Amino acid sequence: MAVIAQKCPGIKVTVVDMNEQRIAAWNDPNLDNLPIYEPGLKEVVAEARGRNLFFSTDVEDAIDAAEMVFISVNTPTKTYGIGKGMAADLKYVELCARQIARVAKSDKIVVEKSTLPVRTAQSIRTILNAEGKDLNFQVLSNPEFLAEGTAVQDLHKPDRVLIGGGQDEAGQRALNALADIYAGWVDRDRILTTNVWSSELSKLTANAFLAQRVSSINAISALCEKSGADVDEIARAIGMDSRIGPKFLKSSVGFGGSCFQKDILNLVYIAQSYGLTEVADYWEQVIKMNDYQKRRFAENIVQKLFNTVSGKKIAMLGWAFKKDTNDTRESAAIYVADYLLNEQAELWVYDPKVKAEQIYADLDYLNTRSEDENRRLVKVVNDPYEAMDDAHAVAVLTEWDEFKTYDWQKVFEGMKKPAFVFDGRNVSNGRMLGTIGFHYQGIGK
Ligand SMILES: NC(=O)c1ccc[n+]([C@@H]2O[C@H](COP(=O)([O-])OP(=O)(O)OC[C@H]3O[C@@H](n4cnc5c(N)ncnc54)[C@H](O)[C@@H]3O)[C@@H](O)[C@H]2O)c1
Ligand SMILES: O=c1ccn([C@@H]2O[C@H](COP(=O)(O)OP(=O)(O)O[C@H]3O[C@H](CO)[C@@H](O)[C@H](O)[C@H]3O)[C@@H](O)[C@H]2O)c(=O)[nH]1
Repeated sequence: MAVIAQKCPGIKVTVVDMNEQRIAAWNDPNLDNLPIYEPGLKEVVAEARGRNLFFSTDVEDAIDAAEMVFISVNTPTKTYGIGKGMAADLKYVELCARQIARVAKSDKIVVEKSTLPVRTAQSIRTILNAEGKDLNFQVLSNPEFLAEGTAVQDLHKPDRVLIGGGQDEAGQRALNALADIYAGWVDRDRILTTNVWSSELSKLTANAFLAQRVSSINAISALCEKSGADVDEIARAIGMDSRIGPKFLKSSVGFGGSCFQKDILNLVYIAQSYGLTEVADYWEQVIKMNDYQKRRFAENIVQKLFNTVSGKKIAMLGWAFKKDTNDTRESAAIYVADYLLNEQAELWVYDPKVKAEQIYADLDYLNTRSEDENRRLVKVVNDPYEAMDDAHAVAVLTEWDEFKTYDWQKVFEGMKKPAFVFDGRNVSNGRMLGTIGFHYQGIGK
Protein backbone atom coordinates (compact mmCIF):
# COMPACT_ATOMS: atom_id res chain seq x y z
CA MET A 1 0.00 0.00 0.00
CA ALA A 2 2.91 2.32 0.73
CA VAL A 3 4.30 1.69 -2.75
CA ILE A 4 0.90 2.33 -4.39
CA ALA A 5 0.76 5.63 -2.49
CA GLN A 6 4.32 6.47 -3.50
CA LYS A 7 3.74 5.73 -7.19
CA CYS A 8 0.23 7.18 -7.45
CA PRO A 9 0.21 10.52 -5.61
CA GLY A 10 -3.33 11.19 -6.89
CA ILE A 11 -4.75 8.25 -4.94
CA LYS A 12 -5.41 8.52 -1.23
CA VAL A 13 -4.33 5.33 0.52
CA THR A 14 -5.42 4.70 4.09
CA VAL A 15 -3.97 1.66 5.82
CA VAL A 16 -6.19 0.54 8.65
CA ASP A 17 -5.46 -2.10 11.25
CA MET A 18 -7.20 -2.87 14.52
CA ASN A 19 -3.81 -3.32 16.17
CA GLU A 20 -3.27 0.12 17.75
CA GLN A 21 0.36 -0.49 18.60
CA ARG A 22 1.21 -1.31 14.98
CA ILE A 23 -0.58 1.74 13.64
CA ALA A 24 1.18 3.91 16.21
CA ALA A 25 4.51 2.50 15.03
CA TRP A 26 3.61 3.21 11.38
CA ASN A 27 2.89 6.80 12.43
CA ASP A 28 6.06 7.15 14.51
CA PRO A 29 7.97 10.29 13.46
CA ASN A 30 11.20 8.30 13.85
CA LEU A 31 11.26 6.11 10.74
CA ASP A 32 13.61 3.66 12.45
CA ASN A 33 10.65 2.61 14.59
CA LEU A 34 8.49 1.29 11.74
CA PRO A 35 7.18 -2.14 12.76
CA ILE A 36 8.79 -3.91 9.79
CA TYR A 37 12.44 -3.82 8.81
CA GLU A 38 12.66 -3.93 5.02
CA PRO A 39 15.39 -2.31 2.89
CA GLY A 40 14.08 0.85 1.18
CA LEU A 41 10.76 0.88 3.02
CA LYS A 42 11.41 3.83 5.27
CA GLU A 43 12.27 5.98 2.25
CA VAL A 44 8.95 5.06 0.62
CA VAL A 45 7.02 5.85 3.81
CA ALA A 46 8.93 9.10 4.25
CA GLU A 47 7.92 10.19 0.77
CA ALA A 48 4.21 9.36 0.92
CA ARG A 49 3.17 9.49 4.57
CA GLY A 50 1.02 12.53 5.34
CA ARG A 51 0.76 13.30 1.61
CA ASN A 52 -1.53 10.54 0.33
CA LEU A 53 -0.59 7.69 2.68
CA PHE A 54 -2.26 7.51 6.07
CA PHE A 55 -2.28 4.95 8.88
CA SER A 56 -5.30 4.72 11.14
CA THR A 57 -7.28 2.44 13.44
CA ASP A 58 -10.58 3.87 12.26
CA VAL A 59 -11.50 0.94 10.04
CA GLU A 60 -15.14 1.92 9.48
CA ASP A 61 -14.36 5.45 8.43
CA ALA A 62 -11.82 4.22 5.90
CA ILE A 63 -14.22 1.63 4.45
CA ASP A 64 -16.93 4.25 4.15
CA ALA A 65 -14.65 6.66 2.30
CA ALA A 66 -13.06 4.10 -0.05
CA GLU A 67 -13.96 3.15 -3.60
CA MET A 68 -11.60 0.19 -3.42
CA VAL A 69 -10.86 -1.92 -0.32
CA PHE A 70 -7.90 -4.31 -0.14
CA ILE A 71 -8.39 -7.15 2.31
CA SER A 72 -4.83 -7.86 3.46
CA VAL A 73 -5.39 -9.53 6.81
CA ASN A 74 -3.61 -12.64 8.07
CA THR A 75 -4.76 -16.07 6.91
CA PRO A 76 -2.84 -18.40 9.25
CA THR A 77 -3.08 -22.18 9.37
CA LYS A 78 -6.10 -23.24 11.45
CA THR A 79 -5.21 -24.31 14.98
CA TYR A 80 -8.60 -25.83 15.83
CA GLY A 81 -11.54 -27.80 14.43
CA ILE A 82 -11.93 -29.15 10.91
CA GLY A 83 -8.73 -28.74 8.90
CA LYS A 84 -6.67 -28.06 12.06
CA GLY A 85 -2.99 -27.78 11.17
CA MET A 86 -3.68 -27.56 7.42
CA ALA A 87 -6.53 -25.36 6.20
CA ALA A 88 -6.26 -21.58 6.12
CA ASP A 89 -8.15 -19.87 8.92
CA LEU A 90 -10.44 -17.46 7.11
CA LYS A 91 -12.14 -15.91 10.12
CA TYR A 92 -10.29 -12.58 9.77
CA VAL A 93 -11.15 -12.36 6.08
CA GLU A 94 -14.78 -13.11 6.80
CA LEU A 95 -14.88 -10.45 9.53
CA CYS A 96 -13.55 -7.91 7.03
CA ALA A 97 -16.18 -8.87 4.45
CA ARG A 98 -18.93 -8.56 7.05
CA GLN A 99 -17.61 -5.19 8.20
CA ILE A 100 -17.49 -3.88 4.63
CA ALA A 101 -21.04 -5.14 4.00
CA ARG A 102 -22.30 -3.46 7.16
CA VAL A 103 -20.53 -0.12 6.76
CA ALA A 104 -20.74 0.45 2.99
CA LYS A 105 -23.03 3.19 1.73
CA SER A 106 -21.64 3.22 -1.82
CA ASP A 107 -20.47 0.71 -4.46
CA LYS A 108 -17.08 -0.85 -3.69
CA ILE A 109 -14.44 -2.91 -5.40
CA VAL A 110 -13.18 -5.41 -2.84
CA VAL A 111 -9.71 -6.79 -3.56
CA GLU A 112 -8.40 -10.03 -2.11
CA LYS A 113 -4.77 -9.20 -1.32
CA SER A 114 -4.40 -11.87 1.36
CA THR A 115 -3.41 -15.32 0.12
CA LEU A 116 -6.64 -17.30 -0.03
CA PRO A 117 -7.90 -20.76 -0.95
CA VAL A 118 -9.40 -21.07 -4.40
CA ARG A 119 -13.10 -20.03 -4.45
CA THR A 120 -12.92 -17.72 -1.42
CA ALA A 121 -14.19 -14.86 -3.60
CA GLN A 122 -17.49 -16.73 -3.81
CA SER A 123 -17.94 -16.58 -0.01
CA ILE A 124 -16.88 -12.94 0.13
CA ARG A 125 -19.37 -12.07 -2.60
CA THR A 126 -22.18 -13.90 -0.78
CA ILE A 127 -21.43 -12.10 2.50
CA LEU A 128 -21.21 -8.70 0.81
CA ASN A 129 -24.56 -9.16 -0.88
CA ALA A 130 -26.32 -10.67 2.13
CA GLU A 131 -27.08 -7.30 3.75
CA GLY A 132 -29.56 -6.74 0.92
CA LYS A 133 -28.32 -3.20 0.24
CA ASP A 134 -28.84 -1.87 -3.23
CA LEU A 135 -25.07 -1.63 -3.84
CA ASN A 136 -22.73 -3.12 -6.40
CA PHE A 137 -19.80 -5.04 -4.93
CA GLN A 138 -17.13 -6.42 -7.23
CA VAL A 139 -14.64 -8.93 -5.83
CA LEU A 140 -11.19 -9.14 -7.43
CA SER A 141 -8.26 -11.39 -6.63
CA ASN A 142 -4.88 -9.66 -6.65
CA PRO A 143 -2.37 -11.92 -4.89
CA GLU A 144 0.91 -10.51 -3.67
CA PHE A 145 4.19 -12.03 -4.85
CA LEU A 146 6.73 -9.87 -3.01
CA ALA A 147 9.39 -11.66 -0.97
CA GLU A 148 10.49 -10.25 2.37
CA GLY A 149 13.92 -8.69 2.42
CA THR A 150 13.42 -7.50 -1.18
CA ALA A 151 9.82 -6.32 -0.85
CA VAL A 152 10.25 -2.74 -2.05
CA GLN A 153 12.37 -3.78 -5.01
CA ASP A 154 9.86 -6.54 -5.90
CA LEU A 155 6.98 -4.07 -5.75
CA HIS A 156 8.78 -1.43 -7.79
CA LYS A 157 9.71 -3.94 -10.49
CA PRO A 158 7.36 -6.91 -10.24
CA ASP A 159 7.82 -9.90 -12.58
CA ARG A 160 4.06 -9.66 -13.03
CA VAL A 161 0.95 -8.30 -11.38
CA LEU A 162 -1.91 -10.78 -11.36
CA ILE A 163 -5.55 -9.67 -11.25
CA GLY A 164 -8.49 -12.05 -11.38
CA GLY A 165 -11.97 -10.70 -11.92
CA GLY A 166 -15.51 -11.47 -13.01
CA GLN A 167 -15.94 -12.13 -16.72
CA ASP A 168 -19.04 -9.94 -17.12
CA GLU A 169 -18.93 -6.25 -17.97
CA ALA A 170 -19.03 -4.98 -14.38
CA GLY A 171 -16.29 -7.45 -13.43
CA GLN A 172 -14.09 -6.32 -16.30
CA ARG A 173 -14.64 -2.66 -15.40
CA ALA A 174 -13.48 -3.32 -11.84
CA LEU A 175 -10.53 -5.31 -13.10
CA ASN A 176 -9.48 -2.46 -15.40
CA ALA A 177 -9.77 0.06 -12.54
CA LEU A 178 -7.23 -1.92 -10.54
CA ALA A 179 -5.02 -2.55 -13.57
CA ASP A 180 -4.96 1.22 -14.20
CA ILE A 181 -3.51 1.80 -10.72
CA TYR A 182 -0.63 -0.61 -11.31
CA ALA A 183 -0.10 0.79 -14.80
CA GLY A 184 1.07 3.94 -13.00
CA TRP A 185 4.48 2.25 -12.76
CA VAL A 186 4.25 -1.30 -14.16
CA ASP A 187 4.34 -2.07 -17.91
CA ARG A 188 0.94 -3.15 -19.18
CA ASP A 189 2.33 -6.38 -20.59
CA ARG A 190 3.32 -7.42 -17.08
CA ILE A 191 -0.22 -6.94 -15.78
CA LEU A 192 -1.88 -10.29 -16.24
CA THR A 193 -5.63 -10.72 -16.01
CA THR A 194 -7.42 -14.03 -15.45
CA ASN A 195 -10.64 -15.32 -13.99
CA VAL A 196 -10.88 -15.15 -10.19
CA TRP A 197 -10.30 -18.84 -9.52
CA SER A 198 -7.12 -18.99 -11.62
CA SER A 199 -5.75 -15.97 -9.82
CA GLU A 200 -6.47 -17.38 -6.36
CA LEU A 201 -4.99 -20.76 -7.24
CA SER A 202 -1.94 -19.24 -8.98
CA LYS A 203 -0.76 -17.77 -5.71
CA LEU A 204 -0.78 -21.11 -3.87
CA THR A 205 0.78 -22.77 -6.90
CA ALA A 206 3.60 -20.21 -7.17
CA ASN A 207 4.56 -20.71 -3.53
CA ALA A 208 4.30 -24.49 -3.85
CA PHE A 209 6.64 -24.48 -6.89
CA LEU A 210 9.14 -22.16 -5.19
CA ALA A 211 9.22 -24.18 -1.98
CA GLN A 212 9.45 -27.37 -4.02
CA ARG A 213 12.66 -26.13 -5.61
CA VAL A 214 14.18 -25.54 -2.19
CA SER A 215 13.10 -28.99 -0.97
CA SER A 216 14.40 -30.57 -4.17
CA ILE A 217 17.88 -29.10 -3.84
CA ASN A 218 17.86 -29.84 -0.10
CA ALA A 219 17.05 -33.48 -0.86
CA ILE A 220 20.09 -33.57 -3.12
CA SER A 221 22.20 -31.92 -0.38
CA ALA A 222 21.73 -34.99 1.82
CA LEU A 223 22.93 -37.17 -1.03
CA CYS A 224 25.93 -34.87 -1.57
CA GLU A 225 27.03 -35.24 2.04
CA LYS A 226 27.12 -39.02 1.58
CA SER A 227 28.71 -39.12 -1.86
CA GLY A 228 31.36 -36.40 -1.97
CA ALA A 229 29.45 -34.24 -4.46
CA ASP A 230 29.01 -30.53 -3.66
CA VAL A 231 25.47 -29.16 -3.73
CA ASP A 232 26.52 -25.64 -4.79
CA GLU A 233 28.39 -27.10 -7.76
CA ILE A 234 25.33 -29.13 -8.66
CA ALA A 235 23.04 -26.09 -8.36
CA ARG A 236 25.36 -24.22 -10.72
CA ALA A 237 25.51 -27.09 -13.17
CA ILE A 238 21.76 -27.66 -13.36
CA GLY A 239 20.91 -23.95 -13.12
CA MET A 240 22.75 -23.26 -16.37
CA ASP A 241 20.14 -25.36 -18.14
CA SER A 242 17.79 -22.60 -19.24
CA ARG A 243 14.81 -24.89 -18.67
CA ILE A 244 15.74 -25.13 -14.97
CA GLY A 245 17.23 -21.66 -14.38
CA PRO A 246 19.67 -20.58 -11.65
CA LYS A 247 17.36 -18.97 -9.07
CA PHE A 248 15.98 -20.51 -5.90
CA LEU A 249 18.46 -23.37 -5.86
CA LYS A 250 20.31 -22.39 -2.71
CA SER A 251 20.48 -25.35 -0.39
CA SER A 252 19.85 -24.39 3.21
CA VAL A 253 18.91 -25.54 6.68
CA GLY A 254 15.31 -25.41 5.42
CA PHE A 255 12.89 -22.80 4.24
CA GLY A 256 10.97 -20.67 6.72
CA GLY A 257 8.74 -17.63 6.59
CA SER A 258 5.07 -17.12 7.14
CA CYS A 259 4.01 -18.22 3.66
CA PHE A 260 5.52 -21.39 2.21
CA GLN A 261 4.45 -23.92 4.82
CA LYS A 262 1.07 -22.31 5.42
CA ASP A 263 0.24 -22.09 1.74
CA ILE A 264 1.37 -25.62 0.85
CA LEU A 265 -0.57 -27.07 3.76
CA ASN A 266 -3.54 -25.15 2.47
CA LEU A 267 -3.01 -26.54 -1.03
CA VAL A 268 -2.76 -30.06 0.39
CA TYR A 269 -5.97 -29.54 2.33
CA ILE A 270 -7.83 -28.23 -0.72
CA ALA A 271 -6.66 -31.22 -2.79
CA GLN A 272 -7.77 -33.58 -0.03
CA SER A 273 -11.15 -31.95 0.25
CA TYR A 274 -11.70 -32.53 -3.49
CA GLY A 275 -10.71 -36.18 -2.94
CA LEU A 276 -7.43 -35.77 -4.84
CA THR A 277 -5.33 -37.89 -2.50
CA GLU A 278 -2.36 -38.35 -4.83
CA VAL A 279 -2.15 -34.61 -5.50
CA ALA A 280 -2.26 -33.89 -1.76
CA ASP A 281 0.42 -36.49 -0.98
CA TYR A 282 2.65 -35.16 -3.75
CA TRP A 283 2.76 -31.61 -2.36
CA GLU A 284 2.95 -32.73 1.26
CA GLN A 285 6.37 -34.21 0.53
CA VAL A 286 7.72 -30.66 0.10
CA ILE A 287 6.94 -29.98 3.76
CA LYS A 288 8.18 -33.37 4.92
CA MET A 289 11.50 -32.83 3.17
CA ASN A 290 11.81 -29.41 4.81
CA ASP A 291 11.15 -30.84 8.27
CA TYR A 292 13.74 -33.52 7.56
CA GLN A 293 16.31 -30.90 6.54
CA LYS A 294 15.90 -28.88 9.76
CA ARG A 295 16.07 -32.03 11.88
CA ARG A 296 19.05 -33.37 9.95
CA PHE A 297 20.98 -30.15 10.56
CA ALA A 298 20.34 -30.25 14.31
CA GLU A 299 21.06 -33.98 14.59
CA ASN A 300 24.35 -33.51 12.80
CA ILE A 301 25.46 -30.89 15.33
CA VAL A 302 24.82 -33.27 18.21
CA GLN A 303 26.49 -36.18 16.43
CA LYS A 304 29.62 -34.22 15.49
CA LEU A 305 29.95 -32.85 19.02
CA PHE A 306 30.63 -36.42 20.20
CA ASN A 307 26.94 -37.24 20.60
CA THR A 308 26.30 -34.82 23.41
CA VAL A 309 25.70 -31.08 23.60
CA SER A 310 24.49 -31.13 27.20
CA GLY A 311 25.89 -28.07 28.98
CA LYS A 312 27.86 -27.04 25.87
CA LYS A 313 27.79 -23.46 24.65
CA ILE A 314 26.65 -23.22 21.03
CA ALA A 315 26.54 -19.86 19.22
CA MET A 316 23.66 -19.34 16.80
CA LEU A 317 24.27 -16.72 14.14
CA GLY A 318 20.94 -15.51 12.81
CA TRP A 319 17.35 -16.05 13.90
CA ALA A 320 15.37 -14.40 11.05
CA PHE A 321 14.00 -16.78 8.38
CA LYS A 322 16.19 -15.09 5.75
CA LYS A 323 18.52 -12.11 5.57
CA ASP A 324 17.40 -8.47 5.42
CA THR A 325 14.24 -8.98 7.44
CA ASN A 326 13.38 -9.01 11.13
CA ASP A 327 10.60 -11.53 10.49
CA THR A 328 11.10 -14.81 12.34
CA ARG A 329 7.87 -16.62 11.51
CA GLU A 330 8.53 -20.34 10.89
CA SER A 331 12.27 -19.65 10.86
CA ALA A 332 14.38 -22.82 10.74
CA ALA A 333 16.39 -21.34 13.63
CA ILE A 334 13.45 -21.82 16.00
CA TYR A 335 13.23 -25.55 15.34
CA VAL A 336 16.98 -26.12 15.39
CA ALA A 337 17.18 -24.25 18.71
CA ASP A 338 14.34 -26.29 20.15
CA TYR A 339 16.03 -29.53 19.16
CA LEU A 340 19.35 -28.46 20.71
CA LEU A 341 17.62 -27.24 23.88
CA ASN A 342 16.00 -30.66 24.24
CA GLU A 343 19.56 -31.97 24.26
CA GLN A 344 20.33 -29.46 27.06
CA ALA A 345 22.61 -27.22 25.01
CA GLU A 346 23.29 -23.67 26.15
CA LEU A 347 22.50 -21.34 23.24
CA TRP A 348 23.91 -17.89 22.64
CA VAL A 349 21.98 -16.19 19.86
CA TYR A 350 22.99 -13.19 17.78
CA ASP A 351 20.85 -11.67 15.00
CA PRO A 352 21.47 -8.13 13.71
CA LYS A 353 17.76 -7.28 13.45
CA VAL A 354 15.76 -9.57 15.70
CA LYS A 355 15.05 -8.45 19.26
CA ALA A 356 15.54 -10.73 22.30
CA GLU A 357 11.85 -10.60 23.23
CA GLN A 358 10.92 -11.99 19.80
CA ILE A 359 13.38 -14.87 20.16
CA TYR A 360 11.97 -15.81 23.57
CA ALA A 361 8.40 -15.43 22.29
CA ASP A 362 9.16 -17.81 19.39
CA LEU A 363 10.53 -20.43 21.77
CA ASP A 364 7.76 -19.97 24.35
CA TYR A 365 5.16 -20.41 21.60
CA LEU A 366 6.38 -23.97 21.01
CA ASN A 367 5.44 -24.85 24.59
CA THR A 368 8.28 -27.38 24.79
CA ARG A 369 9.60 -26.14 28.13
CA SER A 370 8.88 -23.45 30.69
CA GLU A 371 9.47 -19.78 29.92
CA ASP A 372 11.98 -19.64 32.76
CA GLU A 373 13.93 -22.49 31.28
CA ASN A 374 14.03 -20.84 27.84
CA ARG A 375 15.51 -17.74 29.47
CA ARG A 376 17.97 -19.76 31.50
CA LEU A 377 19.26 -21.80 28.54
CA VAL A 378 19.18 -19.14 25.84
CA LYS A 379 21.19 -15.91 25.95
CA VAL A 380 20.57 -13.24 23.34
CA VAL A 381 23.48 -10.88 22.72
CA ASN A 382 24.18 -7.83 20.57
CA ASP A 383 27.77 -8.76 19.85
CA PRO A 384 28.51 -11.81 17.67
CA TYR A 385 31.96 -12.25 19.20
CA GLU A 386 30.41 -12.51 22.65
CA ALA A 387 28.09 -15.24 21.31
CA MET A 388 31.02 -17.20 19.89
CA ASP A 389 33.54 -16.67 22.69
CA ASP A 390 34.33 -19.92 24.51
CA ALA A 391 31.72 -21.79 22.43
CA HIS A 392 32.09 -25.40 21.31
CA ALA A 393 30.37 -24.70 18.02
CA VAL A 394 28.95 -21.97 15.81
CA ALA A 395 25.76 -22.65 13.85
CA VAL A 396 24.85 -20.27 11.00
CA LEU A 397 21.08 -20.12 10.60
CA THR A 398 20.54 -16.98 8.48
CA GLU A 399 22.62 -15.77 5.54
CA TRP A 400 23.24 -12.20 6.83
CA ASP A 401 26.03 -10.60 4.75
CA GLU A 402 27.92 -9.44 7.82
CA PHE A 403 28.67 -13.06 8.82
CA LYS A 404 31.13 -13.23 5.93
CA THR A 405 33.12 -10.31 7.26
CA TYR A 406 33.97 -11.59 10.75
CA ASP A 407 37.53 -12.05 11.92
CA TRP A 408 37.37 -15.86 11.98
CA GLN A 409 40.96 -16.20 13.18
CA LYS A 410 39.99 -14.24 16.30
CA VAL A 411 36.81 -16.30 16.68
CA PHE A 412 38.83 -19.52 16.44
CA GLU A 413 41.28 -18.39 19.10
CA GLY A 414 38.43 -17.63 21.50
CA MET A 415 36.58 -20.93 21.02
CA LYS A 416 36.87 -24.32 22.75
CA LYS A 417 38.80 -26.91 20.73
CA PRO A 418 38.01 -28.69 18.58
CA ALA A 419 36.10 -25.70 17.22
CA PHE A 420 33.15 -26.49 14.93
CA VAL A 421 31.26 -24.36 12.41
CA PHE A 422 27.95 -25.73 11.09
CA ASP A 423 26.98 -23.48 8.22
CA GLY A 424 23.26 -23.88 7.50
CA ARG A 425 23.46 -21.33 4.69
CA ASN A 426 26.81 -22.03 3.04
CA VAL A 427 27.81 -18.40 3.53
CA SER A 428 31.27 -18.99 4.95
CA ASN A 429 34.39 -19.84 3.05
CA GLY A 430 34.74 -23.43 4.24
CA ARG A 431 38.26 -23.89 2.87
CA MET A 432 39.49 -20.75 4.66
CA LEU A 433 37.87 -21.86 7.93
CA GLY A 434 39.46 -25.28 7.52
CA THR A 435 42.88 -23.67 7.09
CA ILE A 436 42.39 -21.72 10.31
CA GLY A 437 41.70 -24.99 12.09
CA PHE A 438 37.91 -25.19 12.30
CA HIS A 439 35.98 -28.39 11.73
CA TYR A 440 33.70 -26.98 9.05
CA GLN A 441 30.45 -28.54 7.89
CA GLY A 442 28.35 -26.81 5.25
CA ILE A 443 25.07 -28.03 3.77
CA GLY A 444 25.52 -30.57 0.99
CA LYS A 445 29.31 -30.48 1.26
N1 LIG B 1 4.26 -11.26 4.52
C1 LIG B 1 4.44 -11.45 3.24
O1 LIG B 1 5.55 -11.35 2.72
C2 LIG B 1 3.29 -11.80 2.33
C3 LIG B 1 3.50 -11.86 0.95
C4 LIG B 1 2.45 -12.21 0.12
C5 LIG B 1 1.21 -12.49 0.66
N2 LIG B 1 1.04 -12.42 2.00
C6 LIG B 1 -0.32 -12.70 2.54
O2 LIG B 1 -0.84 -11.47 3.06
C7 LIG B 1 -1.67 -11.74 4.20
C8 LIG B 1 -1.19 -10.93 5.38
O3 LIG B 1 0.13 -11.33 5.71
P1 LIG B 1 1.03 -10.51 6.74
O4 LIG B 1 2.35 -11.18 6.77
O5 LIG B 1 0.94 -9.07 6.44
O6 LIG B 1 0.22 -10.82 8.10
P2 LIG B 1 0.32 -10.04 9.50
O7 LIG B 1 -0.25 -10.99 10.51
O8 LIG B 1 1.68 -9.50 9.68
O9 LIG B 1 -0.65 -8.78 9.34
C9 LIG B 1 -2.05 -8.88 9.28
C10 LIG B 1 -2.65 -7.66 9.98
O10 LIG B 1 -4.08 -7.68 9.82
C11 LIG B 1 -4.65 -7.11 10.98
N3 LIG B 1 -6.07 -7.50 11.05
C12 LIG B 1 -6.58 -8.74 11.23
N4 LIG B 1 -7.94 -8.69 11.17
C13 LIG B 1 -8.28 -7.40 10.95
C14 LIG B 1 -9.53 -6.72 10.79
N5 LIG B 1 -10.69 -7.39 10.82
N6 LIG B 1 -9.51 -5.38 10.60
C15 LIG B 1 -8.33 -4.71 10.56
N7 LIG B 1 -7.12 -5.29 10.69
C16 LIG B 1 -7.09 -6.62 10.88
C17 LIG B 1 -3.81 -7.66 12.11
O11 LIG B 1 -3.94 -6.86 13.25
C18 LIG B 1 -2.40 -7.60 11.48
O12 LIG B 1 -1.72 -6.41 11.82
C19 LIG B 1 -1.63 -13.26 4.39
O13 LIG B 1 -2.72 -13.84 3.72
C20 LIG B 1 -0.33 -13.66 3.70
O14 LIG B 1 -0.36 -14.99 3.25
C21 LIG B 1 2.04 -12.05 2.83
O1 LIG C 1 17.19 -20.86 -2.91
C1 LIG C 1 16.58 -20.63 -1.86
C2 LIG C 1 15.57 -19.65 -1.75
C3 LIG C 1 14.91 -19.48 -0.53
N1 LIG C 1 15.23 -20.24 0.54
C4 LIG C 1 14.52 -20.05 1.82
O2 LIG C 1 13.13 -20.07 1.56
C5 LIG C 1 12.44 -19.23 2.50
C6 LIG C 1 11.53 -18.26 1.78
O3 LIG C 1 12.31 -17.31 1.06
P1 LIG C 1 11.67 -16.24 0.05
O4 LIG C 1 10.73 -16.94 -0.85
O5 LIG C 1 12.77 -15.50 -0.56
O6 LIG C 1 10.90 -15.25 1.05
P2 LIG C 1 9.34 -15.05 1.40
O7 LIG C 1 9.20 -13.69 1.94
O8 LIG C 1 8.86 -16.20 2.21
O9 LIG C 1 8.59 -15.06 -0.03
C7 LIG C 1 7.80 -16.15 -0.49
O10 LIG C 1 6.52 -16.09 0.07
C8 LIG C 1 5.82 -14.86 -0.20
C9 LIG C 1 4.54 -14.92 0.58
O11 LIG C 1 3.55 -15.66 -0.05
C10 LIG C 1 5.62 -14.73 -1.70
O12 LIG C 1 4.91 -13.53 -1.98
C11 LIG C 1 6.97 -14.74 -2.40
O13 LIG C 1 6.79 -14.69 -3.81
C12 LIG C 1 7.72 -16.01 -2.02
O14 LIG C 1 9.03 -15.99 -2.58
C13 LIG C 1 13.54 -18.54 3.31
O15 LIG C 1 13.71 -19.21 4.54
C14 LIG C 1 14.77 -18.69 2.45
O16 LIG C 1 15.96 -18.69 3.19
C15 LIG C 1 16.23 -21.20 0.45
O17 LIG C 1 16.53 -21.90 1.42
N2 LIG C 1 16.88 -21.38 -0.75
